[in-house]
Amino acid sequence: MHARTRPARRLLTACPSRLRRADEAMCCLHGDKTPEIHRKPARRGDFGWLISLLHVHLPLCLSEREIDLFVLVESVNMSESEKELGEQRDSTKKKKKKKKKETPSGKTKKKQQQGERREQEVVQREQVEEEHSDSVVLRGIFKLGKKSHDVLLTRTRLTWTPITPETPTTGEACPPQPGVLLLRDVYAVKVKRRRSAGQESGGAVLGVALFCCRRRGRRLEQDTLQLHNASAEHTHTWYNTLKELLTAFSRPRYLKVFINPSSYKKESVHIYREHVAPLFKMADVRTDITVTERKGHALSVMKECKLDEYDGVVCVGGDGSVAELCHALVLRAQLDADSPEKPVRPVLPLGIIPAGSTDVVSCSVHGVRDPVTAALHIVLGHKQQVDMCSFSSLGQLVCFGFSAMFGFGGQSLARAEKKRWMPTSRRREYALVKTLARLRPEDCQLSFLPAKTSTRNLSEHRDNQDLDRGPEETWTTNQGLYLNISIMSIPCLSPHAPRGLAPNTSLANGSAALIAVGNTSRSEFIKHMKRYSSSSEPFSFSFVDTHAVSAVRIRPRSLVGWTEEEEESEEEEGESRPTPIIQSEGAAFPWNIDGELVEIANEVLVRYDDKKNLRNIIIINILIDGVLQSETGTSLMIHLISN
Ligand SMILES: Nc1ncnc2c1ncn2[C@@H]1O[C@H](COP(=O)(O)OP(=O)(O)OP(=O)(O)O)[C@@H](O)[C@H]1O
Repeated sequence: MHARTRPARRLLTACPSRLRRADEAMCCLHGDKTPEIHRKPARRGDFGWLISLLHVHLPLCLSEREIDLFVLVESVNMSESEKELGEQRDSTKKKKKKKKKETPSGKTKKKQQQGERREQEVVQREQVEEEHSDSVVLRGIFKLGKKSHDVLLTRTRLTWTPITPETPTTGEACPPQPGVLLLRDVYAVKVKRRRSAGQESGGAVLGVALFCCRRRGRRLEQDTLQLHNASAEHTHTWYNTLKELLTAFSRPRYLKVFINPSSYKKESVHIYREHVAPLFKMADVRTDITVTERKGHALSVMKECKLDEYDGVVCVGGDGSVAELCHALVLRAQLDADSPEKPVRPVLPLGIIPAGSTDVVSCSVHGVRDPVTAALHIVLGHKQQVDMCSFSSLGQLVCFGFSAMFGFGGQSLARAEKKRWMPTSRRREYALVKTLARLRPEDCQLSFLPAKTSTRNLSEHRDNQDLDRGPEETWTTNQGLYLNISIMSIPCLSPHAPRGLAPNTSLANGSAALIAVGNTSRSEFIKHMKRYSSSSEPFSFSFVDTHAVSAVRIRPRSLVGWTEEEEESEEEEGESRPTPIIQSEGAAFPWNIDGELVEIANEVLVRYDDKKNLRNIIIINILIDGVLQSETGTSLMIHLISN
């Protein structure tokens, strides 16, 4: 294979029919009049079709924009907020009971309302007292802003109420609402001192500062609560107690950090220095930093380093770097456990600081693409289980990852990778348009094991369908033409696909989403893809099947893999070229695995009339055993096999 150097436009103009198709694809993308072009059905022996089929590709913009880790966020927060909700519900029930008992009957409505309000206030105060009286660790007076407050500290929260002088009217007025800060949101506590410019130590004590996170939707922001009290003794008592209480939370103290300086706009180092390092310093988290020098550097460091020294690993980069580190963590766990085949749960969690172009994993896990949110999740010790896949070929492990695309997804990425010299956005647009212009379905056998849990839209696929009933597992097999096949163990959210590329799967549900896009017209395919970025349902097309799966096997029926030489010869000779018999030694099918191009080589000498000798198979297995930081988590394996 070799990269062509001709400019994209020249390539497209090389053949008028190709230019027409590119323009049609562009029209569809930009919402202009959509030309209807239907593909001819696959014919055996039509090698020209086969060649162009291999040039089909997937929306790079989608595949690349798609996305544990020290993460999550969602389940941690959800379970906690559910608890809080439960508590609120209980207290509301209590309130209602008390109200029923205490409200006197036969009074006027106004008096009743006043009485009820007072009772509510009493209940609220009692509730706050109740919640904290048992476990009050400290109580004191601090100034918050300019007002003095009565501050209560329990093992889980800090509560402050303004101290207001009693007046005859205060009974009628609404009492001040207490402020609350949960200690689980506090990542650092410091003594505040008055220092003159240039003074580095000492200084008069002013009080205690608590550094915490504030939630704004899915985003976490830094916040500070200042408790002012000039008494050094009082302040130190509070400081020491707060420090001790914070040690009860399981948080990292020493992290191995990998920074990929070449990610996207080469801003990773800057992002780390500006947004992450200060937070780590504030939270007293020590770091051991490696700035990667090449692809595979992080993996080789991870294979050698002493993991028991660290509390976690942090990746500053894009999806490719995340995938490399996830792969390294799972591989290392397997090596350490001397378990070459069965995935073993890694000892360390992985923190992801997004610095790539799409950051699908970070978006899926954090809900937003924000380095500060990610860093706060790390220092606060939030953890999330995430399903992972293993991809293997010929029974050999290729890599571990979160998502894989075959067909349009793999081909578009392969096409874009060959134009690395182009700026990122131009390269993507070029690959997308060119692949759409050559949209061809892949003829393959798709087998999958439905997940034991719920499946969605298990519509019958056209063509042949048969069931291989093994002793324990029931494989569903479809033979047909597919424009794209995606397998995703996470929802793959990104700014370009806000609901995700696989909205029906979650981070750790023990299954993967299989999205099989059958053969259709270009305009329908583009319509389907465009729905990922809108609020419309992208799967409500007859040619799209979605399944919750635990294993997938894909066998392309093509004789040859996708090679640059073949593409070039297609360009030169046009599509009407007669089908040659090709020996495809070294040819490979491009797969898009977590935004990285993985080409699976065919090791068999192939002849056109000996189709059965060449097969590529992908199997995804889900092991209900947990891969990342979880007692009950799940892991997902994909084996990519060719024979
Ligand atoms: N110093 C380096 N030079 C070149 N490549 C590197 C270097 N360090 C790491 N890599 C590799 O670069 C690949 C891409 O990195 P990454 O995904 O972080 O960036 P990106 O492709 O710009 O981001 P995204 O995947 O979000 O588009 C990874 O496979 C990683 O192993």
